[in-house]
Amino acid sequence: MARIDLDHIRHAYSPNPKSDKDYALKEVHHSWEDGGAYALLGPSGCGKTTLLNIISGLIHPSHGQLLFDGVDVTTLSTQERNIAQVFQFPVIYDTMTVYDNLAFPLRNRGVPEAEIDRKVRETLEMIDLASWAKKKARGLTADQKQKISLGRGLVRSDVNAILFDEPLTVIDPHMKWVLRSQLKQLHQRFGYTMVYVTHDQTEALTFAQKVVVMYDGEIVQIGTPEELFERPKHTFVGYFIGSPGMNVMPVKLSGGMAQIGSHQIELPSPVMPANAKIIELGIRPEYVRLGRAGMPVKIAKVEDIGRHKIVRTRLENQDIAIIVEEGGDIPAEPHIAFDPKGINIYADSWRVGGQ
Ligand SMILES: Nc1ncnc2c1ncn2[C@@H]1O[C@H](COP(=O)(O)OP(=O)(O)OP(=O)(O)O)[C@@H](O)[C@H]1O
Repeated sequence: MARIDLDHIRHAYSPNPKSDKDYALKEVHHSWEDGGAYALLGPSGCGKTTLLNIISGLIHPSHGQLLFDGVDVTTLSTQERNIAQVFQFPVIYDTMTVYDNLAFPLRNRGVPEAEIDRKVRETLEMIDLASWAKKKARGLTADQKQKISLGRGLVRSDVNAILFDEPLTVIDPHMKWVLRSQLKQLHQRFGYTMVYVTHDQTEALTFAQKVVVMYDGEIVQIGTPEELFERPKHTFVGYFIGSPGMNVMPVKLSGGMAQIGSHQIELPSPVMPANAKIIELGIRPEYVRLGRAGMPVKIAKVEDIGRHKIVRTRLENQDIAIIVEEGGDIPAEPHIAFDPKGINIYADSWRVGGQ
């Protein structure tokens, strides 16, 4: 497996890009660790597939270099890069048996039959298709076929990386959960370098050690699930991760205080961003306390979703969502207070100050 360096990579699909908006992928400059499990997460059209295809060699970037373990592979073909790929829809040979589908990539590389047999059986167990080994792939259901595709990605241990492009789209919800957990276990056991594209935050947060959040052709944050939750670097990360997402509201700052409408809130550490057009305060619904002291709010809606409630409130002109744990009280004259450890300040959408 390999470390992946993305060295000042940019990509435009049009031949003569002039400004930033002509680039599907704005500048990406990062190192991804050997043996890391990365999820590329973001909304449709943000550039996830473009970035994955640059890593796999299906696209050659307009600018920059791609290195595997320090070796420049930017102009190499997909085959020369020695990677395994699993796509959204099954890529298998219908006329071959399940066993032969998995053995195929190994036979192609001249792996000895005894080794092939060991790897194929191990992979069949992993994807829970051992009893189907001798069946032709043609007769299988869509999710069994996709499991074979996953198996073909996992059967080779000599690859530089395994790339997954929304591989669980056709899998039924329960099996999705099972396969995701299995992929995670496999990663822990064998230390594959994995890059996994998804627009589903649950999928990204349960699979990856590091989640790469993309927005409008840019990587806005790379972090552990905890970092993305606690310290979103960009307001988009705040909105996109979490359910509901972070509350973001315009504020005025002065002398260590933030003013929201007619209310003053003390900041945990004073910040004073220079030259920002828009200053905002972000706080997750989990860090807003509902009680009898603090800023008075009106309750717009209460959504009971089992273990907790989402209480939608209005603070003057501002919508604020709050998570109230099971058994939590909703007072007749509700007030809110912000837990200082959940307060983040943003200047033109980027987080400023603090740890
Ligand atoms: N072959 C292409 N030619 C021109 N523009 C393209 C091409 N492929 C993608 N794009 C554009 O590049 C941008 C990024 O697309 P990309 O497919 O990488 O996003 P994505 O995050 O993977 O989206 P999705 O989740 O919908 O697959 C989009 O604006 C898209 O319209």
